[in-house]
Amino acid sequence: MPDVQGLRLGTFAGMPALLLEAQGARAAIAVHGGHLLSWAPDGHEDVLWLSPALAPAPAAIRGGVPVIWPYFGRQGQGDDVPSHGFARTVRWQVASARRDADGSLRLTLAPPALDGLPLTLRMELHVGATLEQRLVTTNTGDAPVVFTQALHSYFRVSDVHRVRVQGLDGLRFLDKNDGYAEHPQRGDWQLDDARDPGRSDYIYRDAPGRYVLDDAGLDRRIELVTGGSRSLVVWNPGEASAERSSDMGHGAWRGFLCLEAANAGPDRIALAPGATHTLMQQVRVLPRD
Ligand SMILES: O=P(O)(O)OC[C@H]1O[C@H](O)[C@H](O)[C@@H](O)[C@@H]1O
Repeated sequence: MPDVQGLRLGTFAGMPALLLEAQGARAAIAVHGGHLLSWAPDGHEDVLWLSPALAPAPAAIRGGVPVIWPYFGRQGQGDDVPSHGFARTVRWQVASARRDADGSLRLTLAPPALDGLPLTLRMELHVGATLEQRLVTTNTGDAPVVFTQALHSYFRVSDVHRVRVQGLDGLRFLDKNDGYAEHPQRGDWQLDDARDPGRSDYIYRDAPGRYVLDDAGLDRRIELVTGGSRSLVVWNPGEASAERSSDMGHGAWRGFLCLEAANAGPDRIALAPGATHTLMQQVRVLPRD
């Protein structure tokens, strides 16, 4: 563990974690899954939601920012592989850490290599009043490799029925609950879509890379800016599915909305030998006007 001011090992929600105290924000990262558990800019409640009913390791952590890699769901895989890839259920290592002159913290973490997979991954995190997270994938083999991925952020909201997502109007989305049929988005995203009330599992195509989650109940807006991604997944399971889940907690599904910076569905990355791809997200809390 590098000796850096504002960085120490401890526990968060009962899990071994790196605890960060940067200028402008506090954060926690689980070594299990390289999983950002918490990011709370000064003056704000945690921006991320973490389940009150977490399943014990080595299960994937429900909440925070799961790293979905090297495939989204089981895209392009057989039925016998873990959903969303292996990165979120293995122990990661800290490769480097430093404190910038402005007091923000920069960390690089990586999962172990997987036998037979000619891809490597590292995650770069920059923690301060703005959060920046990058997934950097390199093809170490001698043939092109196709992969999919996501930063599967669970944003904490006052009540998922009362928030809106701006930046999607006019886009087209693939609806997983409708056999991936394509539909147009009209206006802001809201949970109570007349066609599919009370749940959302949409892959927005050709997404522009800037979205605002407007939450009157918490009196804040969360701005998400993405790069290296042409898809945004907007997911909330809705009541029926959430209440069947063993790791969400009764009623807790109302307290989050996932906005996932992704390469998924038709947006696959074909990486040439030796080439590198970076998926990036930046998150800021904005006041409401
Ligand atoms: O339960 P998990 O494996 O963590 O997946 C949680 C969710 O991830 C994404 O949002 C997918 O689009 C959903 O279909 C899936 O249910």
